Amino acid sequence: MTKVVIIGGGPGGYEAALVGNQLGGEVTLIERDGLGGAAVLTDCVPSKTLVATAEVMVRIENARQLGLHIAAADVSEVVRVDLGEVNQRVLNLAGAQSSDITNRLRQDGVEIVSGTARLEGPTTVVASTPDGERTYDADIVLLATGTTPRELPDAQCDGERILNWKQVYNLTEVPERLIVVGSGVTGAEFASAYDGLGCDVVLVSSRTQVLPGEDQDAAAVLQRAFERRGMEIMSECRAVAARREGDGVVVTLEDGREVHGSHCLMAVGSIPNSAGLGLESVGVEMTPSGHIVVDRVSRTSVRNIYAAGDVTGVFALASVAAMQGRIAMWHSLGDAVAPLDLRNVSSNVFTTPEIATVGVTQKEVDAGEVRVASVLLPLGPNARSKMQGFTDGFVKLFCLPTTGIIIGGVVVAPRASELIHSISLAVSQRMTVDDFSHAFTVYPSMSGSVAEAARRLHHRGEDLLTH
Ligand SMILES: Cc1cc2nc3c(=O)[nH]c(=O)nc-3n(C[C@H](O)[C@H](O)[C@H](O)COP(=O)(O)OP(=O)(O)OC[C@H]3O[C@@H](n4cnc5c(N)ncnc54)[C@H](O)[C@@H]3O)c2cc1C
Ligand SMILES: NC(=O)c1ccc[n+]([C@@H]2O[C@H](COP(=O)([O-])OP(=O)(O)OC[C@H]3O[C@@H](n4cnc5c(N)ncnc54)[C@H](O)[C@@H]3O)[C@@H](O)[C@H]2O)c1
Repeated sequence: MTKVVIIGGGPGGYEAALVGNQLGGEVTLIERDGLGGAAVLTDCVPSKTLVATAEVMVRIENARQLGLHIAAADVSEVVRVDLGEVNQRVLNLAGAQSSDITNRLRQDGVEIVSGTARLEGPTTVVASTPDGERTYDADIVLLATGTTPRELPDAQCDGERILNWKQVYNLTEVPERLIVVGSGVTGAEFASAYDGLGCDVVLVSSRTQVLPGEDQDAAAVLQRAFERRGMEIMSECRAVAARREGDGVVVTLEDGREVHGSHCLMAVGSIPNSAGLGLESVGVEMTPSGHIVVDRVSRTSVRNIYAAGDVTGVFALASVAAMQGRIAMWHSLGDAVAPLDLRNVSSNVFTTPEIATVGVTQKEVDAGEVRVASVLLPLGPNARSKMQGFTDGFVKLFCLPTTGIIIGGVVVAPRASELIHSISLAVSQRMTVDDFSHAFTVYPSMSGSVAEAARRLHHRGEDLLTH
């Protein structure tokens, strides 16, 4: 039997364990914190559970436009957010999800080891466990150790008022004034969620616009929505320090200004968990940032060692981590395998409104990397949008100018995460705009606008962008 040792039990590790076991490998998974990894215990699952509560608050607030009267000037006077209870629910849900994954792996016969692992050679893994050190021989090793929040040297998180995104679930009361440092996906999602929960939010953004890595038309819509809701966005500002002062925090900006708040959330990116794994000693190549270099079938520079997930720096998404992990097993255990194809990846920013994307990006188009015809269709005129009192948002589609094959799209809308699926399917199946727009959509529905966007590309001209 092929012995497979997996280090890290997040989506990269546990999905690989399932496939490794299915293909007849003898799989051992070593995890230090809990199955599901950071994705389930501290990052993806908890943040989306918090967002679910915040969304309800925003809907209640917006109910006035629909003719529902709330007998108070401010929603917080009639709906009290018990953040302690909200966070307990978040943690319970994460814990339950982790248990489900643990049970599933155990049922499948995967050996689960609680401990911190390192390589002592290309085929030797040592785990420090509560019962001492244990050594495992491995024919195949998969490294799926994820990342850790980056900290600024002068803004050390204390878990009480200066927090990283893993520590916010200790809060029992909604912060009075939360300073969110960093307007990437993590910063934007938490800023949106806490704003929804009735917190006064200041967003310190190092760029001119929030979400610098996302579609800029979408980011502009979100920035306007944030500002309309009263969020203070400090653009082109970098934080250099954060300190406790009395019952609050003070964040110092690069230009010397100080921002005062009750709490501060640092969302300034992550660093890979590659130190202390013994990678240098076995010759696993890393980038200067410490990410493990892999090819499209998850191979590292050492023949029997594979890597998956955020530690590779390929695309920090749970879905990509899981796919890289599965690919590693398919490849190493001799099953049919297609290399990782990032063109088909769909992702979503869970803000209000949501921003979902798939395939080719506006950045690639603007850089001249791909020639497209495209359309941007605002959702304001959509009948369902009007009924729901939703005014922001759009559907953007990219297709090849000659064939009309759909190669990407962006949706900014409530539940964009669900609406993007039809575009995702079109991209993966290389569907044309005509094929796509000939399918029925429900009336009235937001998906009607997705089909309409495709219809508008029937007479496409290259680089046509209709606003
Ligand atoms: C706030 C936030 C929200 C996110 N939301 C989403 C989302 O909505 N959708 C989405 O697709 N992605 C989301 N992501 C990204 C997603 O969480 C990551 O892409 C995903 O966690 C990567 O999985 P992984 O398996 O690489 O690593 P992880 O989930 O980080 O798991 C790695 C595990 O390895 C363990 N480990 C590390 N070193 C060792 C060692 N030496 N020995 C034993 N164990 C070790 C760690 O303890 C950890 O449990 C979010 C990220 C953040 C920060
Ligand atoms: N919904 C999701 O799928 C989801 C949610 C969260 C994160 N993620 C994944 O995690 C990845 C990382 O996202 P992230 O937002 O954690 O990190 P990031 O590195 O993308 O963003 C961090 C931001 O902080 C800014 N920054 C850094 N130092 C700063 C300073 N001193 N002052 C002010 N701003 C500063 C950076 O310019 C950057 O815009 C994303 O690319 C995404 O793939 C996904």
